[in-house]
Amino acid sequence: MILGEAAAAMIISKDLFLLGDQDYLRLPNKDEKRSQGPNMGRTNTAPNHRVDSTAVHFPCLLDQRPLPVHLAFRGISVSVGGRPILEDVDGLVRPGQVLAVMGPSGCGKTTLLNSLSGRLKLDSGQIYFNRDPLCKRWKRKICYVLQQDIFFPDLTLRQTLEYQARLRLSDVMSHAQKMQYVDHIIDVLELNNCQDTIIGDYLKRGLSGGEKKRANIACELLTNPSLMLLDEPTSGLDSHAAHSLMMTLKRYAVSEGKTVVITLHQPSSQIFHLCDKLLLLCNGRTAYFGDTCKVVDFFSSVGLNIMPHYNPADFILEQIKGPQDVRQKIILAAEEARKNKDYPIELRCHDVSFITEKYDHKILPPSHGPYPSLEQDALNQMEPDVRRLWLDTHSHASSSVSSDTNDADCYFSWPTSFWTQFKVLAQRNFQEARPRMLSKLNWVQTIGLGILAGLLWFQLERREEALHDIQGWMFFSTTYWMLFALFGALSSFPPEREVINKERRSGAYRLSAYYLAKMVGELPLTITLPAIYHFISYPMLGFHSPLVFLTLLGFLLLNTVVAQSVGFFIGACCMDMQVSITMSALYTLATQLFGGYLATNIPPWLTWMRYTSMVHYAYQNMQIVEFSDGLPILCAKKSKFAICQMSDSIPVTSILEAQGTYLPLWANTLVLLGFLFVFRLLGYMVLRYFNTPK
Ligand SMILES: Nc1ncnc2c1ncn2[C@@H]1O[C@H](COP(=O)(O)OP(=O)(O)OP(=O)(O)O)[C@@H](O)[C@H]1O
Repeated sequence: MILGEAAAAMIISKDLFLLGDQDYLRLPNKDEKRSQGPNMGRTNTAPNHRVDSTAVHFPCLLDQRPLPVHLAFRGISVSVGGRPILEDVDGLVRPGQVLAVMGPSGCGKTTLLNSLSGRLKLDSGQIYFNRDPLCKRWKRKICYVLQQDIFFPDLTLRQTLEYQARLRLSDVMSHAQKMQYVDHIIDVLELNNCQDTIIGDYLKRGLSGGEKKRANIACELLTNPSLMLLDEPTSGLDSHAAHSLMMTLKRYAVSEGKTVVITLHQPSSQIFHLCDKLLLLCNGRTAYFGDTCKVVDFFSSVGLNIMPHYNPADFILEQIKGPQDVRQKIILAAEEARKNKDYPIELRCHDVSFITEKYDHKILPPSHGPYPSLEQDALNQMEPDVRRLWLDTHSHASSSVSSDTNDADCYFSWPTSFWTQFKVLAQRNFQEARPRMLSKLNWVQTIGLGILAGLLWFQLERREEALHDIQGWMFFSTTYWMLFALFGALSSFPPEREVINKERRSGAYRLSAYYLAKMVGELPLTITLPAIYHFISYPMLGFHSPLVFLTLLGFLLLNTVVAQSVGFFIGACCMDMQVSITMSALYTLATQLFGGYLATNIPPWLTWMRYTSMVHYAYQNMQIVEFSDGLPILCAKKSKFAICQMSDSIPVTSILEAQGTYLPLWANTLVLLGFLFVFRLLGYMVLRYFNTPK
């Protein structure tokens, strides 16, 4: 069998796999691992179970066998905003094969991958996975490697892969098995040397461009997909790196029976010949579909001859970028070729799933169908291994699938439980956010500001003359940490959203698990710096009641967490950073103005505004605690408080009434908790229902 021979010929490096038609995945046993050097075998290895020839050699993956996929798509037409992007595009690729989608920039390559992955709605056409239409069950078996490499820059490659494995591999597998699988993927993609390097970004040096591309592919391979869609994985790589990456992909496809669809821009002739099938697009229409090795003959048949020693990829791209009449000639020839008897039978039948369904279940004798002779012919003309895939009832969970099957008919479940997702995401969030939130700069800023505030308001006396200064420290502390938390949440959200959207699109976890994990994972980081500030500055003020100290700290932290919720909400709402900064600046400035310190004589028609100010509630609570539980504030000789005519000290009620409002401690706290709950809930709703990943 061709596939078997090719597989045997291309034994993957390090002899990790037993090759054969369906001998897809086998982990190295203990001895093999040990002999493979220091980077290997970080985790306990599972015994090497050999099961029957059709089973996966990875016991924990038995429930999600990587079914080989025979992908056929026919008559695909897609338009975006009323503009046709793809028109009547066909293609077909078998397990172990690589289908290259080529064409000039803007011809619709990415659009085709988006359609095949189910992210874009088709105007017309069908996509068959073996004989099933594309549905959620199959979507889980697709990996889509995007053109952009989207990662958390501060995590190392290994950490990134480990988190992905823990999130996306089934709970049936133990932690050790998941880690073992990470080792396996690192080996396959030859990433051993850089596994402990951070991913990096334009500010921090990390993985090289080629390593990042491999890392991107590795993340997707972790799900053990049947079909791999890769959007220009070689772009930005030098010719050696591009060739090496393509070789790795090709070997992997062959050895593990993966079906690969890849878009390429300007491949070298070596890369070009690694692809088994070629789909050439010209302005969204098929300019050629067939074996890669036959494309030059096809062009010769329309009078376009390649010069000797010329890269065929360059040649065909030049032709379809040529004059209008040449392009038209090529497209017409491609249309003619579809009627040819060499054209794959699966792409010629009207409804192949219907035909095979009847054939398989013998509902009707083939002669009673609408295309009786074609039904028999179709199956007879298929190559034996393709026919087996189409008729293999095991690969069709919903056995009565017809072309109008909708997603609800297909089985869908998350790879891991809510608890696993929450645990892993909280841990990842903590690890990813720590360098950002507790950066050296933030430590210096916090300690510096704590000392400065302490020195500025050093050892304040408990007298009416110092009252404004005591309130100044409280107001400054609440507003500073409000701004810090709100803008911190705001600035971190857009880059994080990219990663989350990518992972949500691939169905890695529930949004609710992510959202809750983010709240919990970042909580210790959010409260660390305000607590340090408080520990430094408050004792310097000269107040020594431990109870007051701790209660004030509690309200400062509550205020910080509330502000962070507002930041999450605005970040979730606004895709445009400029808009979100403007909105946040407006809100924070308004909340300061109506906080009760800067302006006490607010016009009556504007007083309602102070109830929208979170600083107002936090500031009030801090005053209530400080002035009722701390040492009394002694009246000045010429006091502005009427109560001083009867008393030596000023009670808290008088201080607050002078500001125009007075709510009890519990009411302020309740409102702050309300802010916290409502903004977090609104942030979730926006992500869940409005800004969903496209
Ligand atoms: N959301 C969209 N709205 C409007 N036009 C779009 C949208 N998405 C894609 N297009 C248009 O569809 C055409 C095909 O885009 P696509 O990204 O599929 O091309 P491509 O072949 O992958 O290009 P490249 O090789 O440059 O990545 C382009 O002209 C593009 O402008």
